[in-house]
Amino acid sequence: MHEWHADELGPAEVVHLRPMPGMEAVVVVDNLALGPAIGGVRLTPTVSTVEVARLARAMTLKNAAAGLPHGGGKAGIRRTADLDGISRERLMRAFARAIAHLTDYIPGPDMGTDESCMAIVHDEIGRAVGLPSALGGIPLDEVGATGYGLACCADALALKGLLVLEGADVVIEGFGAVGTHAALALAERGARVIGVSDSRGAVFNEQGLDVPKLVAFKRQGDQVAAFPGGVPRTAHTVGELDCDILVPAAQADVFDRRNAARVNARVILQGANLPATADAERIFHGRGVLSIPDIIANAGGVICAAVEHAGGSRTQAFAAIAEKIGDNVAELLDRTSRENCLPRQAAQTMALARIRAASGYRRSF
Ligand SMILES: NC(=O)c1ccc[n+]([C@@H]2O[C@H](COP(=O)([O-])OP(=O)(O)OC[C@H]3O[C@@H](n4cnc5c(N)ncnc54)[C@H](O)[C@@H]3O)[C@@H](O)[C@H]2O)c1
Repeated sequence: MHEWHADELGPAEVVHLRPMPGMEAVVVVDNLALGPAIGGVRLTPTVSTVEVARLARAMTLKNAAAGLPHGGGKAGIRRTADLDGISRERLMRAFARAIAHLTDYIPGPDMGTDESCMAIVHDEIGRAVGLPSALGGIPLDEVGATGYGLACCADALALKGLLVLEGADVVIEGFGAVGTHAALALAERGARVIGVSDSRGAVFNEQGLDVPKLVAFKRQGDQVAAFPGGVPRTAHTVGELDCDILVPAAQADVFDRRNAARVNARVILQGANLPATADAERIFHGRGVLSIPDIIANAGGVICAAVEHAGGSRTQAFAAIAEKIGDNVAELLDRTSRENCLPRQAAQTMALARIRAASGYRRSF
């Protein structure tokens, strides 16, 4: 059970809404020093205010670290009654109307919502990112913005001599939008993806899996463990495979003080949000495992969203992802060695410096 306390950064606003009978929503606008808040809309049966507030703070730090002109926010939608007869379109229209007055919050897709949901929100209130391309948007999961950003992290580490991507062994935990695109982008760089898991199992091949075939297999609705090009194994052990790069791209808190010492990766690129607890990150650091924190590593999606919001193209979005993530990883490495601190501390210092600099230009009373 996580706790949440307000602090000097935020939240600026916590709004509880009842958009229609049987449906509750919460919007947390965390910090607006850098501009209007961008953050996803999570639609799950269990989403809580604390979860949304923690995610909104992560967006504040991620957006600042990426040098975007945006603060952080997040929304959660929960059904409180059986709404089976009610379409997702009706839910999203009700949600959109309920948040119309929160003009400092720009919604995007997150767990349980996608580009078609954002199209509906945009239709109602003229405000949303991660829109379908038919509306001039850049559908960030379809184009693989976050997975591409993770590969850009690997590029930056290779530039610093910390990795050789040709022939590097990669393990991907979670094979959804982020995991599939990270696997494709790393395989394009010559890496060997030796292990992949999803919620139902895992597949392993020490010679390297055929990633495009595995992605096509998964997209047909099959589980990765049934892929004929490797041997099946249980999902929870993939994080322990000996590899150069481990990409957790599933859920939060997968690594904690009980299992962090069993991770056998040289580098972890955090695709998921908060995949490791603070204890786990300390253990990684102590064992010389370099773990690039989520707020730097998985910023590709929100960088893409910010470029879309500013009217930019997909090509511009990918160029911005490569530049911002490349620069940030280089700065993170410098700070980590100069200040002898954990990568997460370095990343937070980078983000906070940008928020404080922007705060100096905001009106104060
Ligand atoms: N989509 C983005 O652009 C983006 C951006 C930043 C952060 N994230 C974070 O990355 C993570 C993945 O997001 P996504 O969009 O790829 O989601 P997704 O739903 O498309 O994919 C999640 C994948 O994880 C798998 N999974 C679930 N539980 C698992 C388990 N216990 N072991 C192994 N695999 C498991 C699922 O089967 C699925 O393949 C989430 O934490 C999300 O918040 C996503």
